[in-house]
Amino acid sequence: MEARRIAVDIVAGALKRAQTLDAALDSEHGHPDLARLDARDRAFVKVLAAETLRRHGQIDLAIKRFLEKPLPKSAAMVNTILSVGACQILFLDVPPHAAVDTAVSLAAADRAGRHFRGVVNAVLRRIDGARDDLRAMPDPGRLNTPGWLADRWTAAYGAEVAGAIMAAHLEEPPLDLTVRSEPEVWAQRLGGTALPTGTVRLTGAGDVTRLAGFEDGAWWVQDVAAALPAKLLGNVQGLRVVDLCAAPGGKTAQLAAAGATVTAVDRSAARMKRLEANLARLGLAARTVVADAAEWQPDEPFDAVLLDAPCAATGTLRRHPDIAWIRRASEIGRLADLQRRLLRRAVDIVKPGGTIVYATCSLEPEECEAGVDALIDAGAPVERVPVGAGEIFGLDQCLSPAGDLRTLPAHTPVPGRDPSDRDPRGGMDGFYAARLVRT
Ligand SMILES: C[S@@+](CC[C@H](N)C(=O)[O-])C[C@H]1O[C@@H](n2cnc3c(N)ncnc32)[C@H](O)[C@@H]1O
Repeated sequence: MEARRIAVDIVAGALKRAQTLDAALDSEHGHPDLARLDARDRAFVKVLAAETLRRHGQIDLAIKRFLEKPLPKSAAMVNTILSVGACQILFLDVPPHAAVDTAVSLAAADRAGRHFRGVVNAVLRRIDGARDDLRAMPDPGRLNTPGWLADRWTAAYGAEVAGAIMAAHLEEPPLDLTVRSEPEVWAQRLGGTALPTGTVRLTGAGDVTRLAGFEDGAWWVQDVAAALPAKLLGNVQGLRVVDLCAAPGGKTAQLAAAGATVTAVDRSAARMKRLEANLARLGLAARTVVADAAEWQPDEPFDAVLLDAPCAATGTLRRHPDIAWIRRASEIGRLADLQRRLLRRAVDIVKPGGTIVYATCSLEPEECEAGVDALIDAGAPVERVPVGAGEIFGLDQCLSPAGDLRTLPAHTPVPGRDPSDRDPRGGMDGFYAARLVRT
């Protein structure tokens, strides 16, 4: 019951107080009771909270179908107890009696909830009775997506691709690793697959810190799509490269491992500490600077800039289903303004002839090509250098008409697949990257 109580707290934190799953599950600063659980229960909390949020729309409909009248505001926690209970019955194959009994006990332990024990029992039993029907609701991708995001993606990508994106969000993502070398060898050792891009993909891997190669710094966790933008800088051996907005350092590690002399800039001192710890585990080095990258002035310009800007992160909903319910439409414009300021700074601090790669993990055009187009239209001294399919391992489905990188959650990291051609081994974060050269 303790694991379920914590999962209820975490789901309520995301839905009512905009607290991210990452923050709640953080081993140092996350939910205070997590540390008391054993590893198996901690893993259960994580799956349960993530799946409840991934299926939030569908679960909500199921509860509403059987709740005779809405619960009073004072019993808000009962709704979350019902959601977490329904998730176990509908999507996690937990024995229904275990899900129902623990939900009733959680309601009984809540001051406002104890009057609703009977309601919790009745609603969850009826959900169990209608399980097959509820699981088979048509268009689950759309049901589990906030309307404003579905509308945005339909406007940006068309109904068919937007539908494929929303369907992809329902699949539990694999674990992707960027390896220092020998992807085939590591894939075999870890029981995974080496993707054409060199990423090693694992399913059902469990605790990453227990996998072979973690202690030795042989690899780091990085979605296959997140590994592509740094590669667009080409051969960086011996170049002075600045990674603006660098923490927790996945791309800094790529650049350092490729032989660049890297300066990593990030505004957050706490996140920079994580970057430093990650680089130390990997045996890699970078100069670190805690500063606002939009204001920071280096002593001399760089050969290349990687700007992986803060964004709405709507390309990462497979891994962060909480983000769908935490984000607000009004944030996109504010983030786009910041991204444009950061982009202008990137232009200022690169040498003539130097390359800038601008990246976000967003699906929103304002945070992607619109910002780059605006920079060019405003007469900034840059030219777009289209990405060739060969540079991204033949993944030509991941190129926009302008030659920018545009990966989608529904893409399969195998050349020649389009987003409607779903492959169960597929999926990648939605990343955008444009390459510019300073004139
Ligand atoms: C998308 S994350 C970067 C991920 C990182 N590049 C990686 O590959 O691991 C964005 C980062 O931007 C940082 N950030 C946000 N605003 C910033 C600013 N004005 N200047 C510098 N860093 C900023 C955040 O602290 C966060 O670490």
